[in-house]
Amino acid sequence: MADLSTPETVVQELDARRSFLLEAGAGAGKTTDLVRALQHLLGHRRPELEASGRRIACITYTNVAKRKILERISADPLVTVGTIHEFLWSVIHDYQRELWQQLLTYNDTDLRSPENLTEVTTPPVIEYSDRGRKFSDGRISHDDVIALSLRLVAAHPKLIRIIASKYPIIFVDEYQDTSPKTIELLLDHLAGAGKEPCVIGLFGDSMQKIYRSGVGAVQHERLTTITKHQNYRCSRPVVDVLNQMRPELRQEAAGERQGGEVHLFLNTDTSPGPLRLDVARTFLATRGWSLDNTKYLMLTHRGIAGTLNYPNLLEQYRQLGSHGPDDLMARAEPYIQYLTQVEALSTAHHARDFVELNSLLAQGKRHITEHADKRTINEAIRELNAVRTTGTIGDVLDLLADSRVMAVPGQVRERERRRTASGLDERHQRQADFAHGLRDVPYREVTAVTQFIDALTPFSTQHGVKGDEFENVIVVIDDSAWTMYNIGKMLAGIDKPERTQRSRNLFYVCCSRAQRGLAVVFINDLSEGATRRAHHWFASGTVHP
Ligand SMILES: Nc1ncnc2c1ncn2[C@@H]1O[C@H](COP(=O)(O)OP(=O)(O)OP(=O)(O)O)[C@@H](O)[C@H]1O
Repeated sequence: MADLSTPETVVQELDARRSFLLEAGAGAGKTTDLVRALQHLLGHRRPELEASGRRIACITYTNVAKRKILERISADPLVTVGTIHEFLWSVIHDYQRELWQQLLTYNDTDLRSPENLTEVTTPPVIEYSDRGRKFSDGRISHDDVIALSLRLVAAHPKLIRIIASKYPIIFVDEYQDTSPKTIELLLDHLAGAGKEPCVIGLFGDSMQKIYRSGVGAVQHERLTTITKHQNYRCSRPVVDVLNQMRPELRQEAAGERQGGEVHLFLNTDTSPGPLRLDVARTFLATRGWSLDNTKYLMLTHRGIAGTLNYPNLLEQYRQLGSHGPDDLMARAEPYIQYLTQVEALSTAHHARDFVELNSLLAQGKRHITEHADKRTINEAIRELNAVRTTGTIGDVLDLLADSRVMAVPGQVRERERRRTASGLDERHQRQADFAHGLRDVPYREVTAVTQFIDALTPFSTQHGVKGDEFENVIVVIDDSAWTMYNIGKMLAGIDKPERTQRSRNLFYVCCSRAQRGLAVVFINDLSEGATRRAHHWFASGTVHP
């Protein structure tokens, strides 16, 4: 096997109908290999799949990965690309009677606070919903889909054969974030099942597990393990840092881009806090790092937001009280909630992500159903984009109120009405003053804050950066802000094993997004032990003490 390239090995396993695990570090080209494997299957097995009405399932977790894969296979209808929940639900939802039976025992035995279902005499139609669980109405949640699927196939083995014959090949991208229950379903039940044995292909990296619920490393007798040591994404100095972090899986820089730069900013001459980031940014700007070619990954508290590009917006939210800036960052205030939706709409339109676009329009009670609709919506969004770049927040709100491309939520409509009313009580007057001030802020600050908020949460599914890559990356760390992880303690080797692993994985994922330049900025002080280790890890770069 050593003589074959990774894609050749994958093809060999596929042709032999054997399940496999492709485990390799960041930037190794796992997603690329997955796409190549799909292309191979589509090239060689299309007639057979089409004739028998079979499909290939490809499970992904982030929109970035889903888009990338769909694009590269030209959204071929023979491949179903989606989340594990979408996939499982599509195969089990036809078995309503069996599902209801399983749901009753699941409710009684697995749930900490079971629902009282004794009064439900006629089973409702079971639906998988984002609105959370309510069994008596037939609503099941994300987690329930997986648990019920597992129960269902354990109770009805023939279902396994039905799934395996519909999906003889199932790939999972970023397998490390799959729940142990799903892995059990895939490997203990589906792998090898059916007349033409079902092949499971897992692609991922156990060290990039950053969700608690993920399985992490997987070993299973049914899997052939394939690995690789190239890193096609990162420049040589960045790969050197990754190798220090992860000596057990050394990579070689194999991409075209070999030259790059790495910086570690401790900036201890400056007082702890946002100023340390300012000093780093000023330095990097002299080396050509700009907002256009740099991605910020902020593992910091929300408070330092002011250093970026939305001073007026932040100032308005300060007027709401001490919680204002936090509400802005958490999108917990009606105006910013609405405006970030508007940003999502514009981004989806720009990226031609029609699935996302339709789902956003549907939230605003709009659907693209006919060609004329499409044209009207395209025109409205183009008009919106012009005002987004040059106008104020007030201009955008007025335009949206008229164009109705996205329905204005009730809470915003109410605030807009009250803005011009008289005789308001103190609380409502403050809200009205806030709304007035907000309307004068240049709208581009909303775009800036949205990008910033997305960068704040690199570990969340929706805004995940896993699978993504950027020319330059600045990782900003403030350990005083979080309890989930602590980079300083991880470096010093003095944290609990579980948190150490979480911190190391998150740090690894963030640093490995950089194609050319990587800068890590600590805005809090590090202990002596942590400083020593950090110097060691960044020996291939410049340390700014
Ligand atoms: N064989 C190859 N030759 C040249 N470039 C490649 C090759 N494989 C992948 N790449 C490029 O390397 C980069 C990383 O690839 P990819 O995203 O597939 O890696 P990955 O292993 O899935 O990364 P990660 O786990 O870090 O998200 C991409 O820009 C991709 O186009």
